[in-house]
Amino acid sequence: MPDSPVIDVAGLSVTYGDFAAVRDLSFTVHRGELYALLGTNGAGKTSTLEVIEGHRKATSGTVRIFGASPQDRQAVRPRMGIMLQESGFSPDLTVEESVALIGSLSGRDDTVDRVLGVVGLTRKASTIVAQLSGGEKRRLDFATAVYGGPELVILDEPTTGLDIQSRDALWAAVDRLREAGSTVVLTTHYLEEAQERADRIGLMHEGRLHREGTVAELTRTLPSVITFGLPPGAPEPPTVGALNGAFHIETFQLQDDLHRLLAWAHDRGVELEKLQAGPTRLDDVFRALDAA
Ligand SMILES: Nc1ncnc2c1ncn2[C@@H]1O[C@H](COP(=O)(O)OP(=O)(O)OP(=O)(O)O)[C@@H](O)[C@H]1O
Repeated sequence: MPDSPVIDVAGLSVTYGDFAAVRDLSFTVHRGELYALLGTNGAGKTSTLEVIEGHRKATSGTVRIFGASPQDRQAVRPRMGIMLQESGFSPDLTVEESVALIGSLSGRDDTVDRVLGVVGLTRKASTIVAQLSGGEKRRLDFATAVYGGPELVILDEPTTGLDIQSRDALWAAVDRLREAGSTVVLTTHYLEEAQERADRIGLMHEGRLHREGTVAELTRTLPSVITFGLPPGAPEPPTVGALNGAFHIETFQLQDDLHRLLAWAHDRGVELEKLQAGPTRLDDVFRALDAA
């Protein structure tokens, strides 16, 4: 049997009144992939996820999850775990009651103890939701998404408000889900998280899928940058452009140009100051969006 996409979005538009928040959006997510849907504020990511989650109807276009309509709860819900940006837990339920409730609604098999262990909330099992810290609430949101190890996990800004230990724990849990074969869709404003983990990235801007590809594909079109300063009286460096008092080289051959610069400095006994060299980052691709 051919491996059909887990998520298939085709020509999706979402409008609010006469404002088009999502415009003719198409992308697919394949089994086992971690797909990061990134974008500027208001780009339409949450609106898109809401359609995928079955919480909002498309204005036009189609969305299929495991080949079914997102509105087909019976077909989709047991296979999809969702971590929303804001949860709707009842404040007077305890942590374990909340997980048990969402777990039973999911239709997946699991135990509350296991899930609380995964998200590090075991010691808070009897605490009511109203008394959780912001980060603990986020972990509770995550618990409901990973209950029963769903085949598809949607994570909408999962690490916002989490300390570094909680972030590491969350990504370790995501890694375990992926090892078990789960597909993950992620939105985040922490670009380094997407840069490190995403198999592919869809970059949304003003309702459209502006760019799509692996991190390498997205960054390849922008040059890498080398910056450095020179001590007073140093000779003229090899062909570079000067910027803000420091020297600034934009290059598509980072290794070659860096080698040439270092050899030049070494031959003349020049100590380069504040030398920095790095590949193009996703941040740069984002900054270039404004110029698009
Ligand atoms: N219920 C609504 N009614 C009217 N406009 C809305 C509604 N929900 C979202 N919008 C608008 O649609 C656009 C897309 O919003 P959406 O929340 O999908 O973007 P986003 O990419 O998730 O943004 P962010 O990164 O800021 O969370 C925004 O301009 C927003 O103001």
